[in-house]
Amino acid sequence: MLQIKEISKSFDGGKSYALRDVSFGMEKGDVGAIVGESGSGKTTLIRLIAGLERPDAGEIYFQGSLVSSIHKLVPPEKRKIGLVFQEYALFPHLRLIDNVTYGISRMKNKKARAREVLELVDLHGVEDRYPHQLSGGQQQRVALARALAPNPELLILDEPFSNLDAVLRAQLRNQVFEIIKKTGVTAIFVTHDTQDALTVADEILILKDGSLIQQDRAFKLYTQPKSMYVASLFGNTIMLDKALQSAFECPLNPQCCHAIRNENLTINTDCEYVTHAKVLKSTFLGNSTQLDLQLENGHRVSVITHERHIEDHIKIGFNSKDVMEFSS
Ligand SMILES: Nc1ncnc2c1ncn2[C@@H]1O[C@H](COP(=O)(O)OP(=O)(O)OP(=O)(O)O)[C@@H](O)[C@H]1O
Repeated sequence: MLQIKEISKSFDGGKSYALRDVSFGMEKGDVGAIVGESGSGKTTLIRLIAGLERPDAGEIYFQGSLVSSIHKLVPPEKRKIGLVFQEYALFPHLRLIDNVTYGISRMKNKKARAREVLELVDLHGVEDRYPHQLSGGQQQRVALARALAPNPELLILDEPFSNLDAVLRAQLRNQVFEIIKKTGVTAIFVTHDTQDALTVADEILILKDGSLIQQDRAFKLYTQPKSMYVASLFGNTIMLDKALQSAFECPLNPQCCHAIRNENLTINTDCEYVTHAKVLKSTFLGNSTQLDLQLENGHRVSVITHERHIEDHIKIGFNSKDVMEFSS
């Protein structure tokens, strides 16, 4: 339903590019996450999709029709796109019901529709309140209701949870994506938080310096990242350099780089590759313990374990299926 073809955007006449040659597609009903560090081009990409910017090169197709190119720009209000931003953007002087009906003023039964979407986001019965009478999480749900009211084909959420504390954030994230799945609307959300992306997205896109460096389903991205950069973005990794390969007696392809995730380095197990280690430090983390270890060759690594009783000298190991291989 959404096709992005070799989109580029520069803000300085081509000296540098906020986005360069980005291509991807999304199917109807998919939830996609755009992940990347600050300045990687996330906002630029969604502004291009929403029609708030014109690309310097490339094309965007929405439901089969060309909506953006260097020569054509279908305006945002004609794209059937709903937007939800980090800062809620509710009108403070309007009641919730009026905040929601604002964007559907020409719709028949707009009050009924507003009540319906407020109920969908679990805010039934508070229609007459003003935004300041709600918590941050509730305000974000109103913003979601307002974006859903006109029945958009695509919903874009830009860092929708970053104003909230960790517990509320996880709660609201799950709630919001349950609602999105229930409505079946295609959604793209921008996040710095890779956990958010892994938890709710069908498809994850990784931007780095304006380029799309990987697009995959969450599980594949986590287990088969294409680069060390992507691997470490999604969790702690241990680089299997030559010294570690020799400690574990596991020679790997010298043309490639290799790594394993911390959680796949386990203690006291019957793994394929094993070595001995001395425990230098043990840090209790609540549901687990972090062990800082020194291997026989002097190399240091950390392991997270759920074991409670740990000797001073232990065996650690991993299996070949957990080795991630990258060309660079
Ligand atoms: N209107 C603009 N004028 C000039 N440069 C811009 C403009 N918008 C974005 N840029 C530049 O384009 C690059 C990508 O910015 P963008 O805001 O898309 O990144 P981002 O990944 O969304 O970052 P953040 O997570 O910090 O919001 C940056 O170098 C930024 O400075």
